[in-house]
Amino acid sequence: YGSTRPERILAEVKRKATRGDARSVVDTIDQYCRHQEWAMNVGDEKGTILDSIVCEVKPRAMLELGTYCGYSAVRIASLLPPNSRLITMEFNPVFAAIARQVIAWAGVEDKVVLIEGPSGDWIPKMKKEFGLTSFDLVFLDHWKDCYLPDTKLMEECGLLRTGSILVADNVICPGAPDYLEYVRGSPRYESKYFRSHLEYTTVEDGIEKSVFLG
Ligand SMILES: O=C(NCCNC(=O)c1cc(-c2ccc(F)cc2)cc(O)c1O)c1cc(O)ncn1
Ligand SMILES: [Mg+2]
Repeated sequence: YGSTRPERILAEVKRKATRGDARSVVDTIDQYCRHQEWAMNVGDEKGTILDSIVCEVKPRAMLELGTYCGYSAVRIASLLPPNSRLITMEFNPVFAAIARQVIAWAGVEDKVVLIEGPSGDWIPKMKKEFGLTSFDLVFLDHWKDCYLPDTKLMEECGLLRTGSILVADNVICPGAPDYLEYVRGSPRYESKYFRSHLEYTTVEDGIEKSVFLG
C-alpha cells in the first residue's frame, strides 16, 4: 500500500519542522512541495499576499473554506491577534485528519477550529454553532465551483457585514470564472486582483480580494 501525498507532507513536517514553530512548518511544507512533490497549498508567493491581508484586517473571526493539509490554516493562525479564531472547513476526511496533526505540530491548535463536512451544510449552522455575528475575513480555497454558491449562501445567512473581506485563491488557475464575474460585477463588492503564480510554478494565478459593501 502506498502513502497519500498528505501523509507524506505530514511525515516531512514531523521529520524536519520544529514542534511549536509555525514558521518552520510553513517553510518545511514549501520546501518539500517545491523540490519533492507539488501539492495544492496556497504556497509561499500567494501566501505572502494572504499574510499582508490578514495583518491589515486583524480579524477577530475568520473562516477558511478548504483546509487541505492545514498549510494556510497554520500560516493564518500564526498571524492572528489573541482572542481571535480561525474556523477552517474541510470536506475530505483524509485531508482533515492530516490537517489536524499539522496544526497541532505547529502549536496553533488553540486558535484554529477545524470542522469536517460539506460547506453547504455547515454555512447555515455557523452562527448558532459558534455564537458568531459575522466573519471579518473569509479565505476561499476549496472547490472552485463552490466559491460562488457558498458566497451567496454566506450573504443569505447574514455571515457577511459591511466591510467583511473575501480572499479567493486560484481565481485564474484552476479558475473561478463565475465567482470573479460576480464579485467584479456586483455593486455590493469592491474587488481587487493580486497577480501572482500557481504555487511552486511559473504558471499565472492570482488572489482576488473583495470587500462586501452590505
Ligand atoms: O476542496 C477540495 N479540494 C481542494 C480544492 N483546491 C483545489 O482544488 C486546488 C487545485 C489547484 C490545482 C491547480 C492546478 C492543477 F493542475 C491542479 C490543481 C490549486 C489550488 O491552489 C487549489 O486550491 C476537495 C477535495 C475533495 O476530495 N473533496 C472535497 N473538496
Ligand atoms: Mg488553492
